[in-house]
Amino acid sequence: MTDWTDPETFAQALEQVETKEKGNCFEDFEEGDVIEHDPGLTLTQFGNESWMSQTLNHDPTYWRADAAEERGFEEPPVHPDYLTAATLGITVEDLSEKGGYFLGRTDVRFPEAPVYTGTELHVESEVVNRATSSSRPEYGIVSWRTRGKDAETGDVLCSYERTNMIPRREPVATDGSGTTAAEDDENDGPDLPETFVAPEGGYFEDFVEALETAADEHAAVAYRHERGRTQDDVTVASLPLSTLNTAKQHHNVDVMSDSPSGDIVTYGDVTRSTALGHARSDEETWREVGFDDESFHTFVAVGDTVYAFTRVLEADEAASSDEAGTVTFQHIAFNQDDEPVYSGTRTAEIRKRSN
Ligand SMILES: C/C(=C\C(=O)O)C(=O)SCCNC(=O)CCNC(=O)[C@H](O)C(C)(C)COP(=O)(O)OP(=O)(O)OC[C@H]1O[C@@H](n2cnc3c(N)ncnc32)[C@H](O)[C@@H]1OP(=O)(O)O
Repeated sequence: MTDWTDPETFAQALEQVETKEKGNCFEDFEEGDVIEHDPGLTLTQFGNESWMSQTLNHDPTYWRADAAEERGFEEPPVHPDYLTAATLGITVEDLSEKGGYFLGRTDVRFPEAPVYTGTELHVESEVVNRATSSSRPEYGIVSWRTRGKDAETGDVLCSYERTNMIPRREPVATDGSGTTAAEDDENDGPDLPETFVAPEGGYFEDFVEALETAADEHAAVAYRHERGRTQDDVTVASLPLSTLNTAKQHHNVDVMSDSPSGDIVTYGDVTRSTALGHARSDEETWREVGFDDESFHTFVAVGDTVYAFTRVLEADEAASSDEAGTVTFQHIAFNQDDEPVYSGTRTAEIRKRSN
């Protein structure tokens, strides 16, 4: 009788059997398709605290009952980064488990009302665009509008539009005309101001004052944050799996050793949340309003260190509360070699000093 566990026999069997595949290819998406993602997720205190602790988001509002109460919350709420990561994590099985690259995300928005732990998240996505990649014929580019809802009330808790490169079943011929931004910009030298201003403190008034000083001096308000977070097994593999993100990029070293990165890579939402954690540690965050033009420029892997750089773009008195004003930032996450790995524009309400 054949022993199926004999290594030679088993190798032959493995080669001949069909693989029950996971995920969808580019051809499986049609514009207008709405996908209800099956995995649900209850936003737990454990999940929230694991995410925040490991990404250095240590704002007491999200940790301490008294600090939460002082902000008018019933209890420490779910952090918007964990909510965003969980909303995206649930979608991976249907949208991007086949692999490919997370190119970017925009129009990330949160409602004013806080979200509390114990809320069950239900997520759906609509295919909003499909395009040919002229630089990579083995991929197509797909964009989805995703909404994370409270399963009980149907209220939208987090929404965004995300774009990925998705493997095709059959590569297509392209004209190969794709040019990179770097090539387009080849002839333009850097156009940086001569002077950089950093705000004195982290209150709204500090950002306003820094912008006024910068305007007088033809300078920019831009600075770096001291903290860094070296990526380890927890940040690379555990955090994405805690959001049910099944992308092999984060937990299958075997498959990834044969990929362009050669290794498992950090979930984009971990990279970004870590950089934001560094930035928030130098400001008095009141509320996250949204994020736009988010891009992931290159891989982050175990052993890489994530740092953050901030530009302050605008400050506006108007906010959802008299206690805060609205500030628009550009945050750039970078690694130990000073290479940008993430960038995005963030609109956040920042506490006013006078209150
Ligand atoms: C959740 C998750 C995965 C998942 O989801 O399951 C993850 O966390 S995974 C980890 C985080 N992630 C990464 O680790 C990626 C790091 N990154 C890179 O490794 C490089 O960035 C690159 C290889 C992806 C690209 O490198 P690059 O080839 O030099 O870049 P580009 O030429 O700029 O882009 C190529 C083509 O994408 C078009 N394009 C770019 N951006 C957008 C956009 N926003 N919207 C619409 N189209 C866009 C571009 O228009 C060009 O199109 P064409 O192919 O037609 O020219």
